[in-house]
Amino acid sequence: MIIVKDLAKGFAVPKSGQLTQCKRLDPRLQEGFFNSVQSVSFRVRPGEVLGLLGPNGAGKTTVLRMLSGVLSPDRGSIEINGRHWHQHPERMRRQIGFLSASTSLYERFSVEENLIYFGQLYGLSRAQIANRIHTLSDQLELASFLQRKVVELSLGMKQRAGIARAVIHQPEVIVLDEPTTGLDIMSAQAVLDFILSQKQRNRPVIFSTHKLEEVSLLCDRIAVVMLGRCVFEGSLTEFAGSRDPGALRQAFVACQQRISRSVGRTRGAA
Ligand SMILES: Nc1ncnc2c1ncn2[C@@H]1O[C@H](COP(=O)(O)OP(=O)(O)OP(=O)(O)O)[C@@H](O)[C@H]1O
Repeated sequence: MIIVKDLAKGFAVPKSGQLTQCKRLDPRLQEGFFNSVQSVSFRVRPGEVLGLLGPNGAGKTTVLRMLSGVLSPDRGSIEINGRHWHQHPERMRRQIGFLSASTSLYERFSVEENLIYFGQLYGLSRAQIANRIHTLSDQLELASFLQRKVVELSLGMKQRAGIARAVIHQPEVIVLDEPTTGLDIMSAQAVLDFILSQKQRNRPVIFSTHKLEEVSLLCDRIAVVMLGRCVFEGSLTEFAGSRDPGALRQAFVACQQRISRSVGRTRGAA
């Protein structure tokens, strides 16, 4: 079980001469500081797929980067299977497989060389690495470009290789940031099948996406983040009355309008 409680993260930003005007557009902005994530909480059970939804700039990537240990939270806690992130950072890092937007591959290495390198970093033996490459190559359809340098690959190939890199060590938790963005139908399908296969292995998967068809297809539950706050956590039916992508779209738009209105009202009162 993953328990994320009240996460918050801010960044220092250059001071703006037009703070009032900028704050009107995004209330997270203070003088010289931007509260990217203000309060995000959710739970993910074993074998559950949680979709992290929200408009551009809502704070999804920042949340995923905190979950994977790339960023440390300013406040809040992350607990995985009864252990707190900050108490066992090294162990937690090994338990999480994180695909970021950059895929984190070495461009001058071939896909296979990357996988061997990252496998070695995680302390896997040669035989274990060869085994994992074989399995992942099947699951993510890497065989045709395993020997090619990453710099030569298409976006979809890089993305699939990036996922293989993220899970080479068989992490217990999989965290994917917009894993199908920019992929063609077959590449996206390979990624979706991979997520489903993790679910069948009872591994929790958390992924951010803007694609409601994917949410409908894959997610058991969703957490909706707007302006750095979790405004909904629950099942798709609780959110939209059904799993239908059209119903999800309507519920999402209504939710965003409600939040925008309430921010407007708060500002009016201030
Ligand atoms: N290092 C940083 N310094 C300053 N601001 C940052 C930093 N990282 C993120 N932000 C800001 O935090 C907010 C949330 O960014 P984040 O990337 O988490 O959003 P997102 O929900 O993933 O958006 P998208 O759907 O567009 O990928 C944005 O306004 C972004 O500009």
